[in-house]
This record gives sequence, structure tokens and C-alpha cells, in this order.
Amino acid sequence: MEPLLWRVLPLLTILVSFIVFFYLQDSYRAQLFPLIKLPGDKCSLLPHRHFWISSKRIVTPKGILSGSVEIKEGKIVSVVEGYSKQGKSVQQEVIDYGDAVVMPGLIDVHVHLDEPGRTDWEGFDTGTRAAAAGGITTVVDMPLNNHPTTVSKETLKLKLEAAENKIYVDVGFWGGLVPENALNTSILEGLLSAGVLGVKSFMCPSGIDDFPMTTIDHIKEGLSVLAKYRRPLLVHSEIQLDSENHLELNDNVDPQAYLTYLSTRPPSWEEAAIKELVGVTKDTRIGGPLEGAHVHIVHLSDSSASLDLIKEAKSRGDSISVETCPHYLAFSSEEIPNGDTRFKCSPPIRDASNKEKLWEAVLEGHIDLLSSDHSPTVPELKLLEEGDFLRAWGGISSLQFDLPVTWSYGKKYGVTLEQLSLLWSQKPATFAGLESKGAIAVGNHADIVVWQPELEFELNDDYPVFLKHPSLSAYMGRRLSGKVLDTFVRGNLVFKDGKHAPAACGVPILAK
Ligand SMILES: NC(=O)N[C@H]1NC(=O)NC1=O
Ligand SMILES: [Zn+2]
Ligand SMILES: [Zn+2]
Repeated sequence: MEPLLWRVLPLLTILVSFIVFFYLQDSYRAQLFPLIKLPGDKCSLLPHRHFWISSKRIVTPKGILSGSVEIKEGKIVSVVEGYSKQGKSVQQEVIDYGDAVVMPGLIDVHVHLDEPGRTDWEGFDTGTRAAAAGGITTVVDMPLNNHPTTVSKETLKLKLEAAENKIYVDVGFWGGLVPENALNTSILEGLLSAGVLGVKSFMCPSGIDDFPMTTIDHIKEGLSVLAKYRRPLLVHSEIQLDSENHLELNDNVDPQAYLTYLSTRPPSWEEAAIKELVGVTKDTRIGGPLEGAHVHIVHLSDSSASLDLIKEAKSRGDSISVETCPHYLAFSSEEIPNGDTRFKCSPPIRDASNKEKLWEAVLEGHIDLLSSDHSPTVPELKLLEEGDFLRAWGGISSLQFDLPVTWSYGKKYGVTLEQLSLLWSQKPATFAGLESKGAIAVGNHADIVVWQPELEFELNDDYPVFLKHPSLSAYMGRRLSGKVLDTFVRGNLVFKDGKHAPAACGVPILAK
């Protein structure tokens, strides 16, 4: 017996040390055993799977209440009113947030994460860290400016592979509607069957070579497929009207003047696109030939004729919705410094009276939801030095600031916590078909932001900003109110006090 033991012992020792080594070294484990999921405690800065969060201001669909939310295995299992009499024994884990606001996590349905292919612009890691730091618990990624663009089931697969182990919040995906898949609907069906939540198209050049624009005829083809899948079409609604685009070609204009850029993309471009779209959405009414299809106008800037067309279409019963973005609600053309291309986006930021009317529409419910259209690039393409508005990349970097910006600028117009929660969580969840998200309600995912609306802070160099290129953001240097304290995604505390959970445990969301 003894000689056998002596022979086995060294082997046993080696085996045990291997096991111990791999279990202690997560990074090695992740590399060598990519299929082994990291243990749950790396996903959260909190060790508990069953706990309560208490606050005097919990925003629910039934109003703001004082009480606690019970979270178990990632879900909300009860919402109890009564802040002081929680009736829980001392062993039970309770996080008491006092008067900090507990709200459903934000759902940002318009984010360009740019991976794969342009990770020097943004990326799953940086983008979703920024989201988590901003209280955003789900983002829906745009089918461009990644390369290749997400226009087929094969390119969606590349997205999913690139996102693996890199997302700190849940991520859904929009596909792209481009002439190729609009004219060959089996490609489009493949993309939808593979799980994109809907598709997005441009009615003007997108700025990205492998994402060509669609005409209204392509859009009609796309809608007939989308009707079957009951998923939305999102449209960048601007049509280039040549007669009004001479300025760009004129040598005498000052490319550093913001007004030069503004005049190259007048409201009539938005109006022209939306006019064509509402000509088609009449067929989306109940009983119509396109029933089941839905048209969503992304990033509306023009709050006059374009908005009126949308309101009319809605009142007729068309299946149509519209979003606007924080930058159209925070800034106005009068205050954009010449040469400051951080403010360049399309459609452009218009004048102060346009902004006032946009806020009115948001607060009256004519604008259905808010989104960031976070669309960064590399500093070289933003041409900050030259300040050339005509040649710089158009796109705003803002993802992390969705909540404080809309709260800070909206307070003056009387925006309420309930309205913010509707515009940033409940409506986006319904629009994108995200089940079990968008509200603090029993059975839903425990996707929660805890924030202090009254707390002011300055976006200076000391502020932890997780965007890949903070210097490109037009919000840097601003003083805002509404600081995000903690963010929970499916019950995991993914962000707290400027820090993220060690592992990225967000879930890719695919439509079934
Ligand atoms: N390609 C892209 O991200 N374009 C976006 N940028 C912007 O300012 N408007 C857009 O549609
Ligand atoms: Zn767009
Ligand atoms: Zn966009």
C-alpha cells in the first residue's frame, strides 16, 4: 500500500495545485476556459442575491412612494409602502438610501457603440461602463458606425461575438435597413429572425460608406416584412433638398460659423422626410395593409412643421412615434461658439424658440421618448483645432449624462421625476419590446438607478467620465444637478461611487 501512495501523492499534489491556481486566477480562467462563466459575485459590488432597497422616493408606475423594493435573484419580488415600518428582521439585507431617488434604470434606445470595427471611436466596454455610470441599465445599439454594419444575420453574429464578456449593462441591437436587404427580403428576414429588435434606415447619406440611404420605396418594402415580425422601423428623417444645399459648396461661407452649418440642414429637410413617411404610415392603422408595422422618427430637432405632421398622423391612428435627444433640449444655436464642433450633429441643434417648443412637446406627451444618439468618433475627425463645421464628424457624445442633463435643463420647464421615468424607461421599454423592463414593478428585472437630483457637480477633469473620448463631449465643463449614486442591472450592483463591478455581466437581448 505504502509504495502506491508514494507514487500517487506527487500526482495528486500537482492536480490540487492546478485546481487551486486556476480557481484563484480569474484572468487565466477567462482566457483558458472562456466557456466557464465568472462567479456571480464578480458581477456585483454587493454579495447578496436577496436584499431590499429602501428610499423615501421610489418612482413606480403608481406614483412616488416611500418604502422598499425587495430584490431576489435579479428580479423585483415585492414593492412595499412604508419607509419606517419595513418589518424585516435584522439579518435581512437592507440598503437604506434615505431620500435619494430610486427609479427604473434608463433605457437608451439610440446608442452607437461602434464595435466591431471602430473601437477607436467607442466600444462595448467603454460605452457600457459609461451607461452604467449614468444609471442606464439597457442600451440598444445602432447598426452603424460599426464595421461591418449590422445588416444581415452574419453581421449580427459578429456584434454578438464582439460583445461577449464586455457589456456592463444589457444590450439590444437594431439591424440596418439598406437597399440591399430591402430588395432581397430574405436577408432582412434572416436578420430579424436572428433577433434584432427592429431596423433603422437613413433617408439621407449616413456618413458611413457601408450604410447606404433608403428611399421611401425601400422603406415600404422593409415595412411589409416588419409588419409580419411586429417590430419597428426607426428612421433618420432628413431628405437632402438640393435647392437649399448650395451653401456647403460656396467658397465664401465661413465653415467655422455655426450658423453656416445650421443653414445647410434646414427644418424643411426633416419636414420633407416626415411628409413621405406619414404618407406610408396610414397603412399601419388597424385593419390597414401594413398593420403590425411601426415607424419611429429618431432624433427630431424641428419642433414646428415636422412635429405637426407626426401629431396629425398619430391622431389619425397611425402606428408612429418620435424621440428627441438631450442636446436638442439643452442647447440652442445662439449659444454654440463658432468653431466648437463638439456641438455638430444632424439634424442640427436649432434656435432657442425651437428648443422651447420641443420641451413643450415633451411635457405634453407629443414626443414619446428620449434617447442620446450618442455617436462619438476619434478627436481627429471632430476637427476641434480647425473648428470646421462643414467637414467635422457629426455626432454628440453624451451617453453617461442622459439623466442629469435632462433633469438639470428640464427643471426650468417643470419636468417631474415621473415624467423622466416615463420618457427614459417605460416608453422606451414598450417601444423596443423589452419585456420585464422599464418600471419598478413586481416580476420585472431589478434594473434600478439610485440618484440624488439635488446634488450638483461639475463635469471637470476630476469627474469620472467613462466615455472613450470625454474631450469630445459638449457637456464637459458644465455644472449639472442630479448625481447618479448606484446602478443595479438584474439585481447586480454594477456601479457604485465611481466604480464598476469587476466583471461585465450584462446580457445581450435578442427578440424571439
Ligand atoms: N452615422 C451617425 O452616427 N450619424 C449620427 N450622427 C449625428 O449627428 N446624427 C446621426 O444620425
Ligand atoms: Zn441619425
Ligand atoms: Zn444615431
